[in-house]
Amino acid sequence: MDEFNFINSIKQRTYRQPTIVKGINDDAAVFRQSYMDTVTAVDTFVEEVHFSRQTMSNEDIGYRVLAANISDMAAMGAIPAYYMISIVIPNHWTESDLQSIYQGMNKLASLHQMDLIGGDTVLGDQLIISVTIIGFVEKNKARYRSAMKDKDILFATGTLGDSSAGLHLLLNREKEVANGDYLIYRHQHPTPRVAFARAIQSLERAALNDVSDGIANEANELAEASHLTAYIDFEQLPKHEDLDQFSDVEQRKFILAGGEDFELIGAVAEKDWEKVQQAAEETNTAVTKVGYVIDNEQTNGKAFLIEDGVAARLPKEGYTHRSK
Ligand SMILES: Nc1ncnc2c1ncn2[C@@H]1O[C@H](COP(=O)(O)OP(=O)(O)OP(=O)(O)O)[C@@H](O)[C@H]1O
Ligand SMILES: Cc1ncc(C[n+]2csc(CCOP(=O)(O)O)c2C)c(N)n1
Ligand SMILES: [Mg+2]
Ligand SMILES: [Mg+2]
Ligand SMILES: [Mg+2]
Repeated sequence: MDEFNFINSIKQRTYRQPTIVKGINDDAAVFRQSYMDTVTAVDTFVEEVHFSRQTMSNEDIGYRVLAANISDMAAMGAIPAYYMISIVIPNHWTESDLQSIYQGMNKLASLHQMDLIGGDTVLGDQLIISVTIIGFVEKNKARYRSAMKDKDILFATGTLGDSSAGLHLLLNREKEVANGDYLIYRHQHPTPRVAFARAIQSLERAALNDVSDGIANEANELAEASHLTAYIDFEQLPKHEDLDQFSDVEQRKFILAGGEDFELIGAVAEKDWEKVQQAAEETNTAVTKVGYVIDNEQTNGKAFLIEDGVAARLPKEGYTHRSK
């Protein structure tokens, strides 16, 4: 693979964002934005840890790594604008395989008018894709995890657990379920909730977090950051009907700790709940009330799960990487 030709082949011919001054082809990219706050995040994806060719086409891999990063922009209330890709490539990946990955990214990027403005290419032993994303939000309107207040309503978008149920089906192909393709599709093509997050930007205050590790984890992150107590009602957690084909134990694991749904969980004042529902309708996004926030010195910083009328500590049991 010739690095120069490869970069040339994945380079966009034209840019969608008018703020780009210099894109790919110099030592660094340049963009000019004067009236918004800049929001940036990076996430890294390793073959056989975050994706596998057994579970995903090359195009899907690209689509999904960018989706995970766009989801972080949604969780900040930001509009995603540019992305940069740092890629470590093993010898056995062909140039056309890699182009497919970039095609998958571009497919989603074009839906959000985003541009690839740079990156880095090196050879190594394992395919690793690191995505840096840059977006913008109105000054002082980024949606922090720390923004919850006493008596807030907790809500979640979409349905939870679909992605990990889909992954489970991909990894255990002998398991027969009706409509399994839907769950598999949700694993391969998550929908970052940018439209919904932007539709609630007019609210003075909202806390948001995206579901990358599972709601058990993200609810605790909100509680910790806000120094308040989050109560989640298990019965209220939005679930797709196809999940009913799995055992209760499996469902519970998918919904609470599966992760990678890239839905949003957030908190708003009770008085704003109607506006949240309106935003949901306008953007065709399902939004469900899943709990509430209270201020209790004894329990602040923690999340609790209400099940069969009993509240118990919801442990932060999302997907964590084991060290060797
Ligand atoms: N190795 C690192 N060096 C510096 N900062 C880091 C590092 N890893 C994470 N962070 C920072 O820690 C914070 C939380 O990051 P984290 O990766 O947990 O969130 P996330 O990207 O939303 O979740 P996920 O990676 O599961 O999608 C962010 O501010 C992030 O920039
Ligand atoms: C092949 C394959 N095996 C396992 C998984 C599951 N998985 C990997 S990382 C992660 C959570 C977020 O990690 P991070 O905190 O690094 O963002 C999850 C649920 C997958 N997607 N593909
Ligand atoms: Mg991260
Ligand atoms: Mg992330
Ligand atoms: Mg996140």
